[in-house]
Amino acid sequence: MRIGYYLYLRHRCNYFATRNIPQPPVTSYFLGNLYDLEKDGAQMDRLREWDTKYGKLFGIMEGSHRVIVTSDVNILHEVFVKQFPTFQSRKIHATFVIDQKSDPRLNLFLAEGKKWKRLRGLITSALTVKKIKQIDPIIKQATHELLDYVRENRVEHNLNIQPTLLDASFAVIARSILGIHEKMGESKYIGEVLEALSMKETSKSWIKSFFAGTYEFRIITRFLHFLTLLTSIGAILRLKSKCEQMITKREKESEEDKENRQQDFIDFLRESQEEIDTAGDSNLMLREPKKLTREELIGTALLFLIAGGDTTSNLTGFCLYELARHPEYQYMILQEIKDCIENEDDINYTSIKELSFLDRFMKEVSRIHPVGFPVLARRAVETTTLPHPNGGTFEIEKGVCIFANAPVIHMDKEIWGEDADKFDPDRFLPENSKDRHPMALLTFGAGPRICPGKNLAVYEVKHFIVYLLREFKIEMNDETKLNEITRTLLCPETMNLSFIPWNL
Ligand code: HEM
Repeated sequence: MRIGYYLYLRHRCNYFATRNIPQPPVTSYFLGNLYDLEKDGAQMDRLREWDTKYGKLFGIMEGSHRVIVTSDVNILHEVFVKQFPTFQSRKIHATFVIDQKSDPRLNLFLAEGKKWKRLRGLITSALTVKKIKQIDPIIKQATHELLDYVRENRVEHNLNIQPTLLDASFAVIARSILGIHEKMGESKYIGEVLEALSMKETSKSWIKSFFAGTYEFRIITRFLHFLTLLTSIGAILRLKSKCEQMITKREKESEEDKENRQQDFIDFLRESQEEIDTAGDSNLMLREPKKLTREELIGTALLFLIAGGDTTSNLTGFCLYELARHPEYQYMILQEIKDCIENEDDINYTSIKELSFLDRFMKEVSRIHPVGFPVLARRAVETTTLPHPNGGTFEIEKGVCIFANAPVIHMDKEIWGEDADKFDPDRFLPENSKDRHPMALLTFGAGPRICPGKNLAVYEVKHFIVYLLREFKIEMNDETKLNEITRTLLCPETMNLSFIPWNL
């Protein structure tokens, strides 16, 4: 039996070879290429290395998941946009044993099909610009707390700002989704979120390795899923229970209490149910519950906590790093702020949107540091064909995933020109971007599953930067080092910078 299983695993790892798709050598028949991919948090380097060696399209085995990695933007346009119904499903992390069609734990990020469509409609209407403007006081308060922290703690002109950025962005999301008003920096829940997101290398945990290597046997292994409680999933469940308590509290709240407090995303998510109710969409009424069920509301609150915290703080950290590297851009952004914003009361969603250089600067930062690249993938829900980079077409079998090699695409000279390595926000001037491929910049993904929190995230990051820049000049110092590492996302492990008050 052992020999039979060994032969099966060897055959599994041969999948791409039998289809003439190049593949890096596998280091373990059980985990495939996963160990090499995740090693030392250097996924970006590994993906670039493999693209140089094997070309724009190659296959890897992530445990038992068959994944085609590609930096070909035409293939990706086909997958993310044109053939969306066939590629509507996400590639889930090798460790998750979940049925993306029917598992009761599904949230917007994990769901597919009708369930995804319904959740997407309801959740998107809670994240509109109008709703973001309503939570502006929460963003302002967190930004002020961030500034107070920097004022008090910029010891000898050096501060590792990254943990504080995380505190600030977590404060925004926790206060606007759970109504929690913990003092910034003293959050009881942030540790849980970090643990939930830690996703250390799969090979470092036998439980994760076990599930990653046996995904195709999930009919059996899902009964052992309680074992994942011993991994970061335990933290997710603790957070979920907090979300549940919060929602119970809201259900019992009187109208008067509701009117006397700040409106937040839980209110908006519940309202969006009512909006759909009154919209009277007959199709929706016949087929599905018209509103988020209680379980879905809890799942969405949890998802926002996980998706909306360190995504934003990581991008802000990279922005501050690039500002310190390019002091000339600090002056340009400051000038723009002076031109558009007279005093603090003028800082709001509309005025920040007018800061066009800041917008170009942020896009360029996200090109060089693609925070969300690890989640840019889709799974085929049926067999189909795709255009091959060398001409002709090739078959993608049901269940195979396509992963967008954003670290390569974002630096591709064919897309960005010979100076692709240079940091230059002006490549995003309208006249320089008009003929650019729609899949060239994948910061927030693409197609119908693009990040629904994009507007909130962009506003928050710009808000933090505007406030910090109005008060401090940001400089590099002896401790400054770019420690880019990929965990669940690309993050700066530390961000040591000097914050010098302008009036010193
Ligand atoms: C700088 C901050 C952020 C970045 C870089 C980012 C990036 C991404 C990316 C790359 C995806 C995958 C898109 C795709 O597959 O095409 C995604 C999905 C998602 N993001 Fe964000 N995100 C950020 C902030 C947020 C925030 C603040 C929220 C919510 C409050 C959020 C909620 C979500 C959700 C719910 C999805 C899943 C959407 C679906 O599957 O339909 N994100 N994000």
